[in-house]
Amino acid sequence: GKFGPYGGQYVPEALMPAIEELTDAYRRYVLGNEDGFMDEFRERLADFGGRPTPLQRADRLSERYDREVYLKREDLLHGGAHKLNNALGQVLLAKYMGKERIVAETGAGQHGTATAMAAAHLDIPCEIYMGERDINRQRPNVFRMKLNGAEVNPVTAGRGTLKEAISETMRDWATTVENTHYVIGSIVGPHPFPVMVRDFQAVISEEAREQSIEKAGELPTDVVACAGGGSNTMGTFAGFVDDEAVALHAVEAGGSTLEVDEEAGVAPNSASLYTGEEGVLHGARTKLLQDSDGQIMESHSISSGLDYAGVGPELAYLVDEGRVSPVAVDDDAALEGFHRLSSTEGIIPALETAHAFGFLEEHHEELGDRVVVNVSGRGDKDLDAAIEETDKR
Ligand SMILES: Cc1ncc(COP(=O)(O)O)c(/C=N/[C@H](C(=O)O)[C@@H](O)C(C)C)c1O
Repeated sequence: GKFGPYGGQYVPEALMPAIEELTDAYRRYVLGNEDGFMDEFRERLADFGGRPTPLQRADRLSERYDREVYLKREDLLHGGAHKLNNALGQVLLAKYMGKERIVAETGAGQHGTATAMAAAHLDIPCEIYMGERDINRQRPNVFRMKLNGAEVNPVTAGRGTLKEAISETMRDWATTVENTHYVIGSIVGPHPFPVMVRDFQAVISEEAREQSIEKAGELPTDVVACAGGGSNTMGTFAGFVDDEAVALHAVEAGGSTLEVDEEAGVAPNSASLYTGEEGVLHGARTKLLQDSDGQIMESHSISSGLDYAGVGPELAYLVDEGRVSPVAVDDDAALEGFHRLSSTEGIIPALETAHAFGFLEEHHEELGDRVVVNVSGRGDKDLDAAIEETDKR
């Protein structure tokens, strides 16, 4: 469970039995396909989720940037984001482990919605922890979680965002490990969560690799994905990591600026890979936004899904190794990317996804002839925020 100095299992003793049980189940069912687990996972992802998602040529953006731009359409996955790949895998695994209850955290509400959908589909009770602040800025998703039969527990501690929601969910899990599985939303947390979530999301790049060879006749020169915790990022990169010729770009939230105000303990961005320091959060050693005393700083982003002070240990490692290049795109550029994809390609992206299109606008000259961009989610959940933010500017 180590990626160089990153990863590990920095959890309280009370959680170790659950972590060991999960590591055993991961090895048997995900790596070993025991009882045909992975076959059932893939069949349900196809029939319930609607996989495979298209790799679609973006004609307007290809013209604008004078190179082939392909969109991996995870926004077309059932629920409107890549989150279902991981949520379905983990809820199915919980069933194979004989668990009777599901808990999960969410920030943007996409992961919470995907978990609620998967729990309804597989008939298992589900409770979602969500920060008060995020409940207020992602209302449509809160309604969807309840419609899918999940209970939504508001988290009022701290700033009421993702960080507190994850801590609250881990506290619940520590006392309910016997009958409960914690469906974590990204490639974060103690081993085996980061590798398991990456393995469930890797279907994105397995398909994109094949589709790129089919449509473009060869591998892409560049693969681009936004990065919050890093699950859609590593899912889009996993199948290309061994192809050294394929450049991998992780686009983080540059927020309002990259300048950090140490005094206030507030980072006006969520660029953990770009400006973070090594530290431990939510059970894993990784790169974090922290002040000089090592206190985790409050992050910021126009998008809830990227508003997280940490990042997956695997991504931190690949950045240190020089295999993944981290880029920060600020709120303004993300908002422009949101409007550009909507008006030129007829696809309204999630504000998280929009950061990847802000990157393309600013850096396309540095890229090669064939660029694959992951459209991690659709923007229905963000319409109010996008309109408000646009009116402000
Ligand atoms: C449409 C969309 N795109 C990208 C992300 C970033 O999460 P990663 O893919 O795990 O980096 C997200 C993250 N959403 C999570 C959520 O909905 O709860 C997020 O807030 C946390 C789990 C990180 C998202 O919704």
